[in-house]
Amino acid sequence: MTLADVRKNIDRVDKEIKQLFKERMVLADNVAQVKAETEDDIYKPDREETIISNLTGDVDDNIKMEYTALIKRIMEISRKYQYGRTLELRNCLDVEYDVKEPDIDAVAMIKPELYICQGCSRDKVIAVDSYDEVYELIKTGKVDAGMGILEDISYGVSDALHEVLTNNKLYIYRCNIVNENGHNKKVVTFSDHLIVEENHNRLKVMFVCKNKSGSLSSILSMISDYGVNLTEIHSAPNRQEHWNYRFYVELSANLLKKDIQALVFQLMNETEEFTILGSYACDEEQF
Ligand SMILES: O=C(O)C(=O)C[C@]1(C(=O)O)C=C[C@@H](O)C=C1
Repeated sequence: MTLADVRKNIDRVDKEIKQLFKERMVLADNVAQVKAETEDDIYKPDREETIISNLTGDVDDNIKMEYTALIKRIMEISRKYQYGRTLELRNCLDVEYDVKEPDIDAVAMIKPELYICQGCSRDKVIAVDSYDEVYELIKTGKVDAGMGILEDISYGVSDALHEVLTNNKLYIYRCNIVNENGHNKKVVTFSDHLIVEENHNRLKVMFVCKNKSGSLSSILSMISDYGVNLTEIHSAPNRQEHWNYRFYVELSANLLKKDIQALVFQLMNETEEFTILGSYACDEEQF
């Protein structure tokens, strides 16, 4: 048998798989419609386990792992499709956002970082000792926004600022690079409202994975299935719960887009915890 012969057979089998795949997606659509009516969860891990064990029992060991991976993948794709269809049927994502930045009369920041406020006049700035105080000033309406260094190219990310944003529902709406003595720093502006504008090309989120093998990789492959590029990822321990890690991720995405809303909807439903941490525009040349 020649390679050309084998390829002919592969093409034939692929056509059959394509036909069956299309049929399965119609069924996924049917499931989505029923679940939208009954407000049932899309992700059913128990049902997936049953399908996998029913199908893999009689498969030869030399291809069992590969076949299991294929079945899992088919169900991941089925879920992705269902999240998109469900959003279309419901016509909204349960996330509130404003479409315009606030007017800034006053901004708070911590004293050691005062120098980053290059553009603002000093009488607008309130300097405090901690990010918790920055949050208090925002919450009580004494300032419109806070500013801080989220990342320093030489020293890494600021866990403290990530934590304050996550724990207090604060949202980044601007991100600039500030250069100080040759050190590039990512400086963010944040407020207590999520703001999403047409020109935003970054979405920052935090999630906690379910505690089982493969859960991080399935979230990452889910993100890539939406054609979204991951521009930054790091993890940090959750100080409120031991041995529980938060993943902070920056995506090249805009929440006004339907497929990005479907991704967020899927992440909300398939992670242990999920929070949006901001939406902003970044100058691709600078980063
Ligand atoms: O059976 C369901 O409830 C479905 O949604 C279908 C399906 C599948 O594609 O087989 C998809 C998602 C669930 O996690 C389980 C199974």
